[in-house]
Amino acid sequence: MALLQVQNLSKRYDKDKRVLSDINLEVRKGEFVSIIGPSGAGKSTFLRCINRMIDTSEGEIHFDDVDVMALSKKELRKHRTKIGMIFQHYNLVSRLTVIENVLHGRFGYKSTWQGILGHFTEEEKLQAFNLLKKLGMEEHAYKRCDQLSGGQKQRVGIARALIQSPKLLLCDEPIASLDPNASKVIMDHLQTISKELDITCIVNLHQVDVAKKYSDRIIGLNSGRVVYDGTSNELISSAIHTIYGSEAGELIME
Ligand SMILES: Nc1ncnc2c1ncn2[C@@H]1O[C@H](COP(=O)(O)OP(=O)(O)OP(=O)(O)O)[C@@H](O)[C@H]1O
Repeated sequence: MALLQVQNLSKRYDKDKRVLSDINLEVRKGEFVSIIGPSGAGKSTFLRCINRMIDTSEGEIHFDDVDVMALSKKELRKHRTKIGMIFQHYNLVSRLTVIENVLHGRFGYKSTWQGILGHFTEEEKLQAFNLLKKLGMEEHAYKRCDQLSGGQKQRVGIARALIQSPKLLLCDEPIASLDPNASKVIMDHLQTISKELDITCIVNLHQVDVAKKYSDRIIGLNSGRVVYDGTSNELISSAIHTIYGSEAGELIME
C-alpha cells in the first residue's frame, strides 16, 4: 500500500492557467524521490499541495490512508504533524537558539497556550538534543540561529522536521542556497534518514547529478505535467531532454 497517492491532481492559481495538470502517482513508505524540472515547472506547487499549504483545484490526495482534501481545519493540523517540511531558506527564527528552533517542530502537538508559553517537556528537550547530536550539531545547541552557516541552519531545519516524528519529509530545494560541501552533508543526512528511519523523502532539486546520486526514483515535471517517472539509471539524456527541453544541454553529463 502506498503512503501517498495522488490522483488526477490539477492546480490553477489563475482561472485560465493550469500550473499542475493531471498528476497521477504513488509514493511508497521509505522511498527517496527527487522531483526535477525547469524553473516554473510546478515542483514547489506540487509539494505544497501535498500538505495543503495550498488548495488543489481538482483531484485527490490520500496520505497514510487519509483523504487529505476532506480534512477539517483541526484534522489538517494533526495531518501536518506527520509531514515535515524543509525549505530552501530554512525558515528558522534567527533570534532564537538552535534548540528552541528544533522544539518549534513540536508545536503541532501542543494546545495554543502551551505553544505561546513555550511549554516543552524534558523528554522533548532531550529528543531535540539527541536529534542535533545525530546531525552533528550538538555543540551549537545553545547558539542563536543567526550565528550559523547555511549548512548548519539546514541541519537545524532537518532536526525541527524530525522532532515531529513525520512519516514524510517534503524538501523544497534544500540545497539551493548551499555550497557543494554543505550540499553533500545535507543530502547524506536526508538519505540516511530515509534509509535508517524508513521516512519517505520527496525532494525538489535543481541539480540532476545530485538527484541521480541519491534517489530511488526521479520524477520529471515540465509545464505542470509528469513527463518522466523512473529510476536514476533510466534517466538518460533523452529523458533529460524531455524534462528540460532546450535547457537540457548543460545538464547532461554522459
Ligand atoms: N502564489 C502564486 N500565485 C500565482 N502563480 C503562482 C504562485 N506560485 C507559483 N505560481 C506560478 O506557478 C508556476 C509554478 O511555480 P512553482 O514555484 O511551483 O515552480 P517550480 O518548478 O518550483 O519553480 P522553481 O524551480 O523556479 O522554484 C509558475 O509559473 C509560477 O509563476
